[in-house]
Amino acid sequence: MHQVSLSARDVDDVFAVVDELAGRFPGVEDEAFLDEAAVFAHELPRALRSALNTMRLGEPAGAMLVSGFPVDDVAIGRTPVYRGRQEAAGVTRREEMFFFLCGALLGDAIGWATQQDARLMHDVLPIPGHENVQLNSASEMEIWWHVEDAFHPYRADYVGLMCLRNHDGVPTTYAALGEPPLPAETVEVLFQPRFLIRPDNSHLAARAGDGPPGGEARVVPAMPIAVLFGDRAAPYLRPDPYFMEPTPDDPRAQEAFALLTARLDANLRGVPLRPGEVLFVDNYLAVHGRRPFRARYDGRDRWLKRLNITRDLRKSRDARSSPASRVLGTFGAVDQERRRPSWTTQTSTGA
Ligand SMILES: NC(=[NH2+])NCCC[C@H](N)C(=O)O
Ligand SMILES: O=C(O)CCC(=O)C(=O)O
Ligand SMILES: [Fe+2]
Repeated sequence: MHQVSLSARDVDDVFAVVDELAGRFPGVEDEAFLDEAAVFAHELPRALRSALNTMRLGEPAGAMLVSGFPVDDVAIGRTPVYRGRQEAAGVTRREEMFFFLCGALLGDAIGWATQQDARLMHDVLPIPGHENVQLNSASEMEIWWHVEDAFHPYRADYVGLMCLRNHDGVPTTYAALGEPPLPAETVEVLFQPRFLIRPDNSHLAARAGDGPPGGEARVVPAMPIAVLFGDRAAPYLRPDPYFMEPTPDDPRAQEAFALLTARLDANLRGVPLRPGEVLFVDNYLAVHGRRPFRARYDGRDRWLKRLNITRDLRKSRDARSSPASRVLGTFGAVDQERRRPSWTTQTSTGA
């Protein structure tokens, strides 16, 4: 894992920046803050900017850990029982601003109209009634490793997770493909759209708010996608096994998928994030998830913040209302991808 740790001097410099911004802006969702976040980010310490730049440009690892930002467990208040409902406005403003500025050095934060009330800064915390569902608000259920929003062509390049509280040291998990390369025939099959994927429940439960999932779930047909893409010698990833399956009656696709999942299972590592730590997972190079735990619902629960970051805001212009808007509001791009020629046509000359 790529790592950078803030020195004592760095921490002072970071606080000088975030204290000033926290005095000027109500929070990271504020339009005026968003308009200039990429400018403010250049006031972070150079060692931190340099490490993020290396992560973006050189792709040295599937994940990067930024440590050393101090979090005051009392000052941040109780872990909310529902997302987006902190006890007092602004209790985590400095933490969120630091996290957001780090992210701004990798790209632009995006949100989804269908997730967490279209906020950019998501909460990751256990919600009563969600214990055993495949959502980040679950607890007793393992979050299966996945590429974030794998079903969507405008999914993030990076998923950022900032830990505010994690008293039980519950591990986030991540895995990259690693060495040795998968067999060339396997890679060839995985590069073809022979795998059916559905949107994960976090988008389907949108209209049901934070209540128990279900209810008004929109029925979205499964879509055929490739699970690997990019350079065949060092492929990018797009699997989310919980919400996908190889095309029925396609034993070669099944075999290749089994090899891929076995490799990622074997490489899966746990990272118990500590308060103040920020993990950026490269959503092309690595999958991530979370180990199961027992929720408390007493205000001391595990609490992370999450950001989705894209390197290219423009590519999703048809899903956003204006050039600077960061909320993806339509599933039009998914429909377009679904209308492509089917994999049988595309692969007539392939494996
Ligand atoms: N295999 C999965 N995709 N699990 C769901 C992951 C968490 C989901 N992205 C959420 O925001 O709640
Ligand atoms: O809880 C975690 O550590 C990760 C959850 C997750 O996969 C997500 O929020 O996207
Ligand atoms: Fe995730």
